Amino acid sequence: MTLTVQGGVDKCGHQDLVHEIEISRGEIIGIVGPTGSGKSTLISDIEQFALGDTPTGRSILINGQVPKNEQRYDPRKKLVAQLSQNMHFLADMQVGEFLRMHAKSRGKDPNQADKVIELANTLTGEPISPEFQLTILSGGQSRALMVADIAVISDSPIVLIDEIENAGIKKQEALRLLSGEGKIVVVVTHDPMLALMATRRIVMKNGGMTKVISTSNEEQRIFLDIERVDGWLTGLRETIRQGEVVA
Ligand SMILES: Nc1ncnc2c1ncn2[C@@H]1O[C@H](COP(=O)(O)OP(=O)(O)OP(=O)(O)O)[C@@H](O)[C@H]1O
Repeated sequence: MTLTVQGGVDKCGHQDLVHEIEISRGEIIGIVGPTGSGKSTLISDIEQFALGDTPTGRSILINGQVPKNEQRYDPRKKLVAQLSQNMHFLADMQVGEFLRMHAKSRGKDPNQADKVIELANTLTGEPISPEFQLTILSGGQSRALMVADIAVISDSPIVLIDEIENAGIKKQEALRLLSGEGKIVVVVTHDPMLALMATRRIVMKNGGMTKVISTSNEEQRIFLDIERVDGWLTGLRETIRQGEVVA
């Protein structure tokens, strides 16, 4: 499966310098650019399967074709899952019960719920148990659960992530998990680790897609360095959080 973004216009009505970009399964694509440059707008074009009918005039194709109406509107066939900074569950149910119900509604084995919780617990430092009420989960726990749910239960082949900088989860593990499941992951980010983890990044300016940068070998090497430093910082943070002394 491929996702194609066909260019439209920037805020001044000038053509996007990137005329077209095609993204394949398992690929992580970054969207970068200063505040107000149109990153969230591009995400929203993809989320709505724009057909020249949004202010940007962009069009989104799936497998080179305009998505069918049922793909655009039927929630059960939803091609796109979205994750953002402020997400909480509203349902007053236990985690395990909710996941079993979700698996059933998607025609999956309800026992997949255990796998979701297990995976979510690899992404968050604060373990989630199936008996927890959804409403008491922290932001990090909620996001970890959503990522794992998208990976295991939801069939959505495209995942859009808008700014998960302070997500309270192991962000790169989350991206790895989702792309490893063959999903197309589109991530808006200022975080060098996530931007360099992407195979390519779209650079936004004044509402337009100005260029696509492929992550170079040197950048991939730098990513590994950043990941090591990030792991070290995460460890220090945890030590301090546990009220211990940093040796
Ligand atoms: N191509 C475009 N044509 C017209 N308006 C646009 C276009 N792109 C973005 N805008 C408008 O510009 C404003 C800023 O865009 P957007 O919120 O997408 O930027 P952003 O890069 O996500 O900013 P931030 O980093 O602050 O979240 C919005 O009001 C949006 O509607």
